[in-house]
Amino acid sequence: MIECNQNPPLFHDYTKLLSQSRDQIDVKRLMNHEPGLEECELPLVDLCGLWSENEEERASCASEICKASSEWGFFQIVNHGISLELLWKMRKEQVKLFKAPFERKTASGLLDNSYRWGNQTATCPKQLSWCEAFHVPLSKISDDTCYGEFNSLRKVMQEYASAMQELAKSIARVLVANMGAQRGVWEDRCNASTCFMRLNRYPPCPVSPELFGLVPHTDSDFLTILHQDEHVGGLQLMKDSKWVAVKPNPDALVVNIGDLFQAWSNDVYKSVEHKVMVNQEVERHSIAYFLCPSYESFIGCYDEENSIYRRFTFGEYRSQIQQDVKAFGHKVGLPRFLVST
Ligand SMILES: C=C1C[C@]23C[C@@]1(O)CC[C@H]2[C@@]12CC[C@H](O)[C@@](C)(C(=O)O1)[C@H]2[C@@H]3C(=O)O
Ligand SMILES: O=C(O)CCC(=O)C(=O)O
Ligand SMILES: [Fe+2]
Repeated sequence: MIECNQNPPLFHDYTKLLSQSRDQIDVKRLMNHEPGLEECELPLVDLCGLWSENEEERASCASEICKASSEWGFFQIVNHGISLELLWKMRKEQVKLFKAPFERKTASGLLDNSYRWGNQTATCPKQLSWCEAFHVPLSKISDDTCYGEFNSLRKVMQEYASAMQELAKSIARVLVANMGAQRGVWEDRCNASTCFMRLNRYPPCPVSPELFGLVPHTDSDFLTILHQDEHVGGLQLMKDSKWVAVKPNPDALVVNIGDLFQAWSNDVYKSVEHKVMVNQEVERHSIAYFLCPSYESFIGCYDEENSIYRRFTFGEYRSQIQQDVKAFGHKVGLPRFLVST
């Protein structure tokens, strides 16, 4: 059983919420819990092709990226250029950070006060996330005051963010070029200070195996690069209207398309719903790098005249999400911005 002083708000609040609602609802149905859940291997893209001198190899790799982005919204990449040493160093720092006492994580400005425990706005089990996270704006990571006693985190965090920035932009360039759009105009919108990094920890969950580690959602960015736990699975995504479990691949990073690329590409690339299920015995860690533009950036569409979404800024999009989460307990996302509504 989880110690209350180890995970204070969740254990108490979630157990209460769950016991109150068990009598009234069918929890299994709410959680989309499927006993015969399929495990899938995501399309695997070897990025060697992207860095190749050979034009045909580059074109073939680009085509795999674009195909996966429109058919799955998800793919995994190997030979991505991020050293195993950097991935390992970052994971080590992440584990150390989460081991800090709860009070230390919530207070005193650690990583720009970006610590979150689950979701406080949850009013029913399907809104619960059994997860703690630092959702860090990268504009703050060179700030000394962010780190306190976690001195060694600063250097690794900066190295990791800048490596991910380069990788994310290389993939974004492929997706942009494939739509016949100009690279320069778009590139200026995302830079080292407009993106976010989310350090996730999913503690073992003794309450129920049917709870979410992270509730079903789409990401609100252009694209995400995820370093998921090498061995502990839990990530699931929607494929052909069914939840499928993603098999962890220790050699690969996972890439997924976010809402902004879906809007920009007029639904050619898919921002696919995904979620994380809890594990009753073991903890799980992951790190997500979100490629985001500045809040003033208009997202628009590569084909302005035929856009199915109205023009909106990233700031507008984020604040609509926050309003919806407050009002309904969940994000509505792109449907809010359809021209026809
Ligand atoms: C309760 C919520 C917070 C969240 C939007 C949501 O409705 C569901 C998932 C959350 C998430 C997870 C991924 C990203 O970190 C995030 C920014 C997003 O787009 O969806 C967060 C949202 C948030 O923290 O505001
Ligand atoms: O932990 C994972 O595997 C997924 C995390 C995620 O979806 C997110 O942080 O947006
Ligand atoms: Fe996500």
